[in-house]
Amino acid sequence: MTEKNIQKLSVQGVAKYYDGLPVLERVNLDVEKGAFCTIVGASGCGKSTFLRMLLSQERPTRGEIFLDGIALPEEPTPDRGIVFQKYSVFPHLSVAENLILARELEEAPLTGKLFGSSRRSAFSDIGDLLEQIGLSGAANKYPAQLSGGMQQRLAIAQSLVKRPSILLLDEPFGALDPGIRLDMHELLLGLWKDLDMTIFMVTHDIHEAFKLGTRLLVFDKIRHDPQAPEAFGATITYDLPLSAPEFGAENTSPEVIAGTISREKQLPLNSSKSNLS
Ligand SMILES: Nc1ncnc2c1ncn2[C@@H]1O[C@H](COP(=O)(O)OP(=O)(O)OP(=O)(O)O)[C@@H](O)[C@H]1O
Repeated sequence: MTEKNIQKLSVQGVAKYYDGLPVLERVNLDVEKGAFCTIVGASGCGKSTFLRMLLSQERPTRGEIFLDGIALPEEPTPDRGIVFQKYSVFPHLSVAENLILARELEEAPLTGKLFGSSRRSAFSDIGDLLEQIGLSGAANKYPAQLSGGMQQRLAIAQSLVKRPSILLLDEPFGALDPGIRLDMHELLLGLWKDLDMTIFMVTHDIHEAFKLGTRLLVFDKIRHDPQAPEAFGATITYDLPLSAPEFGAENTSPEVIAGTISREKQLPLNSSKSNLS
């Protein structure tokens, strides 16, 4: 086994407070390279905050997160990509231009633009990615000319330009129609296998979580004070290996898990985020 294969993400005793109030507390987790962790939990319980800490966009208030035994850097680095629910692409740039932008900013920090052979080389280098993501026929189109699904494909492609080993997805398909979602599931599973990534994906759709994940993480509060609902943070209350069929399947169906989450705001089985709020 090579060193790359044993890459592990370790979350140790992490808590996150905002304005003195806990959002997350006592979060402990070890994830092997190549896992596909789906994350569910009631609205506002800290799932996005958890992803932002994995990205180093936020620092834990307490505890530490390690990758291969080394504390995560204080800033986001190219080995971790992220995709949000809302398309994060630049509307004034074509698909191909969106995808070479990071390289342009890196190689030409003053102008933010490559010219001549450097530009041609940058376009040529994203050819495979465009193919993989199913956008090679749309390289010269602008985001406004793309469907929602294609815009989200572009957002995913953007997150993959730097070939991250960890991909963070925050409700990436929440705004898409059910049929398009199914296409995106196929796309994502293919990319996960081909690119050998570890994935953390927040979803409000419990069936999506069960379908895609090799491991399901449920965030919820274990301590409640009815007089002070904000007194305690959420933690990981269930950590289920989904790819191990012998693991008490009758106790771990989507219905059972949805029923366990948050007494105030149950996770709907056929969900979209708007159902939760
Ligand atoms: N930068 C911030 N400053 C202050 N409070 C914040 C900040 N970011 C998040 N919060 C608060 O932390 C809590 C958790 O937010 P977060 O977005 O992580 O929850 P979530 O589980 O992802 O919610 P949702 O499912 O609705 O997207 C919320 O109460 C939110 O208002």
